Amino acid sequence: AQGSVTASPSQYDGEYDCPVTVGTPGVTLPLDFDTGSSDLWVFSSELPASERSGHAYYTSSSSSTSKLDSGETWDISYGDGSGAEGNIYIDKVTIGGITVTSQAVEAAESVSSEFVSDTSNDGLVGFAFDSINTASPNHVQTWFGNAEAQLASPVFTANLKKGKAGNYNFGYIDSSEYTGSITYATINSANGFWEFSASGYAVGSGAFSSQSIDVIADTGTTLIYLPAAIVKAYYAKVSGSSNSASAGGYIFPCSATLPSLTIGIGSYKAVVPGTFLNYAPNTGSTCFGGLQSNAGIGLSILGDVFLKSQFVVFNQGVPKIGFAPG
Ligand SMILES: N#Cc1c(N)n[nH]c1N1CCCC1
Repeated sequence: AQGSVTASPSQYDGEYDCPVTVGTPGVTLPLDFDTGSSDLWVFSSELPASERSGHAYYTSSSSSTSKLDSGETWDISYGDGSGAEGNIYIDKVTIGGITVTSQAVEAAESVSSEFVSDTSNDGLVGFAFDSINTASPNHVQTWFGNAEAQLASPVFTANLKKGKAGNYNFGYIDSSEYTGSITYATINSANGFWEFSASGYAVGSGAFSSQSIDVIADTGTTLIYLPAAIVKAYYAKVSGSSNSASAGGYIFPCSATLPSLTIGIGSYKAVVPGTFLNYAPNTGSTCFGGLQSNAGIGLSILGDVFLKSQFVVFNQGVPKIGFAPG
């Protein structure tokens, strides 16, 4: 089998949401696809009505194929301070025409305010490794982990775009979605992430600095977070830029012309256009950068600002990750 699903950007490409059908009869919910976490959870009828407002949700009792996963609970906290928790049902989940008949569906009984106010999604699908799934006392498998048996190849690809719909494909690599050749890096999944070593960086037309940068590829994070020294070197080339405590990161005059950012993957030079690095308006005539320091995060993240400039192959079989110009 193989499948494909449309990925729709929220405002400012903050996240990319995809339609996922759960249960029988199916309820279709826009879920945030997140390669930085490993829980599939949904807004549910078990939430207080106040926390469901503005959202569609899953009602297990209305699904003839739903079965309580007795004794199992889940409780997830994300790096941005948001979180959710609840209980678990086994039910049918279809994405892009591929159906997993016994998927652990984590039903929310409580969600943090960030999720209540983010009405562009009604939950998440985690595409990282099972080791960081939060279900307890037993881990549950990700949807992709369960779907792999049906796929010709244990891969999914991300073809995210700036300001317009892209897509995720499952089980195949569509050569019409990229140019040139795909360059792969080995994945170290010990921390549960799509983690690998980038080979260096360059700012605009400047010299490429060869250095190993430990990064994760995370579709659930909006921006790019790199070591402070690299970020400082980038904004040194942006006149009027400053690292603003009040804004929470680097800002610059919206009229600035931003240099591109090149990230090395082996010998491949992945280029993020300067226009992608003017993320969104801040206050007044200042704008907020799509590249920020990883200080306080503990790791570097290639989030959507980077990923939407590339075609990305996530191969869970090896595991390895591949990049080509999108
Ligand atoms: N913070 C954070 C984060 C991350 N690193 N990957 N996915 C995240 N979220 C998914 C929904 C909210 C935050």
